[in-house]
Amino acid sequence: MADIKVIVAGPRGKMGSEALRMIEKEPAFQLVGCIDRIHDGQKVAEVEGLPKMDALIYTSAEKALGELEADVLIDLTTPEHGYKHTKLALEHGVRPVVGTTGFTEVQMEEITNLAEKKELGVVIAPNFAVGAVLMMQFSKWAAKHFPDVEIIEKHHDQKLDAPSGTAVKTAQLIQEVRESHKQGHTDEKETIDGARGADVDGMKIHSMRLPGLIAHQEVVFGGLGQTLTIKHDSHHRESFMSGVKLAIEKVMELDQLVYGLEHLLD
Ligand SMILES: NC(=O)C1=CN([C@@H]2O[C@H](COP(=O)(O)OP(=O)(O)OC[C@H]3O[C@@H](n4cnc5c(N)ncnc54)[C@H](OP(=O)(O)O)[C@@H]3O)[C@@H](O)[C@H]2O)C=CC1
Ligand SMILES: O=C(O)C1=N[C@H](C(=O)O)C[C@H](O)C1
Repeated sequence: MADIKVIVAGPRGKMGSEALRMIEKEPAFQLVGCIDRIHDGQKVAEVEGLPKMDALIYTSAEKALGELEADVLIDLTTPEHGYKHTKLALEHGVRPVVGTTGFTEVQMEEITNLAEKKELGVVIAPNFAVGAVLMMQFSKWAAKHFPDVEIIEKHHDQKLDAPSGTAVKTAQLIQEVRESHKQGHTDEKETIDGARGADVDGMKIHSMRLPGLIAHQEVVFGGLGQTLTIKHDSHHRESFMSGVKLAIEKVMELDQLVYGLEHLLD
């Protein structure tokens, strides 16, 4: 199989730098360029802390996508820039693999329509860790039997979006099997705003941000005389890389948007 030519947006980031290390080790992938906010025209190898790779850095996403011959753009930046990069990539015939979280429903719909128009694959995966994907699937199953559920997600304190993309996706999967209903006491009142968390159809999401954390989620179900907790922890960002690798391979076979890694796993 010919090499898959990859551009990484966000190469100095916690996830982007981990993705570069994965690409460096993977013989079927070739890094052809990076999109960053700084270091225009420098080689990746010249940036402290990044792997010794020759690909050039561009600060203009338009220029990178216009000049480079690429198959896939991996975006690991911010919600605002990830959305712009994803649309630009599709306009240039490059398939996006998006780990960036925090897109709005309207943005998701726009990207879905653009991918369909261009007949190009896009993978948007709020969580690339296989364990987290299983946690979400198990939660959907459990919600059929335990409709009262609260999601507690815990992340490092540099995270921009809340709730996490994983918590949003978990709630969406649960919504598919759970009748919308208010949880807790009917007369419940918050004496401090936000005490009961965010509300999705009566289901609550609580977001914790602390130094020392990486990415963790508990989905707690309550029933008569029992609770069930489904929990996943990413202790290192290596946990996401087998999913990123799978998404790069599979996006080449797709001609539309896929939202969630579960659609790519056997
Ligand atoms: N799907 C998944 O499995 C996972 C998804 N994520 C998501 O991935 C995203 C990145 O997370 P993380 O690596 O922790 O964040 P970081 O803040 O560590 O990295 C983001 C990087 O993007 C860079 N950046 C910002 N704007 C631009 C731009 N316009 N062009 C190019 N690069 C830009 C930042 O540069 P600078 O620092 O100079 O601003 C930074 O280096 C988040 O949305 C997060 O939620 C995270 C983990 C797993
Ligand atoms: O920002 C992070 O770190 C993570 N973001 C993703 C999310 O929002 O769910 C995935 C993982 O939880 C790590």
